[in-house]
Amino acid sequence: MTTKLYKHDILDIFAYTLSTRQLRIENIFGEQLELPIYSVFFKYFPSELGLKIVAVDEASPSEIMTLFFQVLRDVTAKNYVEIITDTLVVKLDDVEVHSETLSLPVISDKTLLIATRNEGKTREFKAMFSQLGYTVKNLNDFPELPEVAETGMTFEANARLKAKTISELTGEMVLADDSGLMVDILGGLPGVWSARFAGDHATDDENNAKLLHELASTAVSPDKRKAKFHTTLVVAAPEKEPLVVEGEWFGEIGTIPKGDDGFGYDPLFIDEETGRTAAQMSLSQKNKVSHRARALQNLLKKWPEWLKQ
Ligand SMILES: O=c1[nH]c(=O)c2ncn([C@@H]3O[C@H](COP(=O)(O)OP(=O)(O)OP(=O)(O)O)[C@@H](O)[C@H]3O)c2[nH]1
Ligand SMILES: [Mg+2]
Repeated sequence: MTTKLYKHDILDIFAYTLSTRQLRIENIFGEQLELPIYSVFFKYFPSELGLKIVAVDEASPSEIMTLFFQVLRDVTAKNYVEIITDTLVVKLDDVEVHSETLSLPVISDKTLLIATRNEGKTREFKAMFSQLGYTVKNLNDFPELPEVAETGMTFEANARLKAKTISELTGEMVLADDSGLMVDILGGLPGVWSARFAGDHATDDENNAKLLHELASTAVSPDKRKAKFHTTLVVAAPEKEPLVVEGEWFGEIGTIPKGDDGFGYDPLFIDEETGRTAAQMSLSQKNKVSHRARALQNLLKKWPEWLKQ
């Protein structure tokens, strides 16, 4: 059952927007976006779907969609709206219909399955996607789904494997993340073997201990401990070519673990900008700068186009 929206709810919100002609929204990376709103249009249909909204604006549709979901979620505490793909010119109190069509993708009911059992990653994705009105689930919510053997030699090959396999099994749109730590002096290791650096069922502590051991003899000075985190994200959906993006985060490997937040190698990974370890950052701070955040930023740029495929 969707919530019926009443015209005056939305009218008030967009009336303020139109009067200010400027709209400040914060995108999911905490960047303030000043959006010149020349015209925000919507039409109220007393239909079973509740309000249908169309945005016509100079700003990119993805930013407008982010705005709508934020505003509508605040107003309705619901995530289900349908954005129709034609353009209705709606002044605040009357309607003229114009024929131009704006290719805004239709997005509705948003649950995103992440093809991972890594709760550390999932926690970061949940924080990022909830701002876009998505509910995130992972493979731990579907124990009947199989473990996907990561036989690829690259992050992309493994991410494609995980996304495609789970999407074909569930018929859902699925996001997979294959990521890892690449240490310069180790020739990029542990790389795709980051989860298994100290052995097939290694814990984060065992992986971190092995990393410190490997660097102890060879890399004493900080400039010899340069490293980066890499993430490749792949979105797969039935009948679509997968969407592939990546992100990297540069830093160096510390000599002693610091910080209690994050997961994996975070206590040893020192961010090159702040000098703090990833584990000394809060979830929202890490979600602004990490390899995963940067990959997601690239994903959001390509997402509206890909959805229309
Ligand atoms: O300190 C870290 N902060 C991070 O932000 C991060 N991202 C990845 N990693 C490491 O790289 C492996 C990924 O391997 P991975 O992509 O195969 O994931 P995984 O096997 O843990 O889960 P799944 O997604 O495959 O189910 C993980 O286990 C971690 O050791 C990170 N470590
Ligand atoms: Mg894995």
